[in-house]
Amino acid sequence: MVPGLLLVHHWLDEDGQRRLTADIDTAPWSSQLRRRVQHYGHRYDYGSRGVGDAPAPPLPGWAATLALRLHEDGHFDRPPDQVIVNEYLPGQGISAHVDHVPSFGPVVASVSLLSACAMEFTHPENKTRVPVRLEPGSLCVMTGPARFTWRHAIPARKSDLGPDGRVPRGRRVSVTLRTVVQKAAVSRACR
Ligand SMILES: O=C(O)CCC(=O)C(=O)O
Ligand SMILES: [Fe+2]
Repeated sequence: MVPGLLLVHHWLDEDGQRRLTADIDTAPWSSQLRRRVQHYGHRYDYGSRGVGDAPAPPLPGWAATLALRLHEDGHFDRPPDQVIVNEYLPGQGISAHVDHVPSFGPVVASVSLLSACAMEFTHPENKTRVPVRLEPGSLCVMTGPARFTWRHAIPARKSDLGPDGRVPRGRRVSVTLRTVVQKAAVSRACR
């Protein structure tokens, strides 16, 4: 068990998954990173590791709808205002990390689409490793230790261990919603 990790199966039904995937696939993708990525709201800059000062453009309708539902469901105390979409082809993953603490708030929520994968949580000190299977339509919410202490990763491989043996991965798309920590709040907290 990873404290602060909540997994909600079937958070989006099949029709909701289909519509969300279509909205995402009709938007232009950035190809500057190894995986294809889309950013909405504040753009996270991987070079300076921050979100910059420019005002954020509003979220597109589909992302605002997800953000509102997450707020109304009680996962966020205000609707999240930053969204990152990641695409993983079979064999691709994301290395172990904690989402940038100075930039993003205490809740990170991801919706999985199209294909399941195993996300791996690792405790940085005792190295406990917890694999968590993310099915299409599921919602993964990280708060507390799951958000701030444990690392999460998706191992770069072409199949995962499922309930009945190894399951080949297909194309997976995830939508991650976060709140941006306002600069003024960061500098007050650091004083
Ligand atoms: O693809 C996912 O489910 C997780 C993505 C992630 O960890 C991130 O963008 O920080
Ligand atoms: Fe992350």
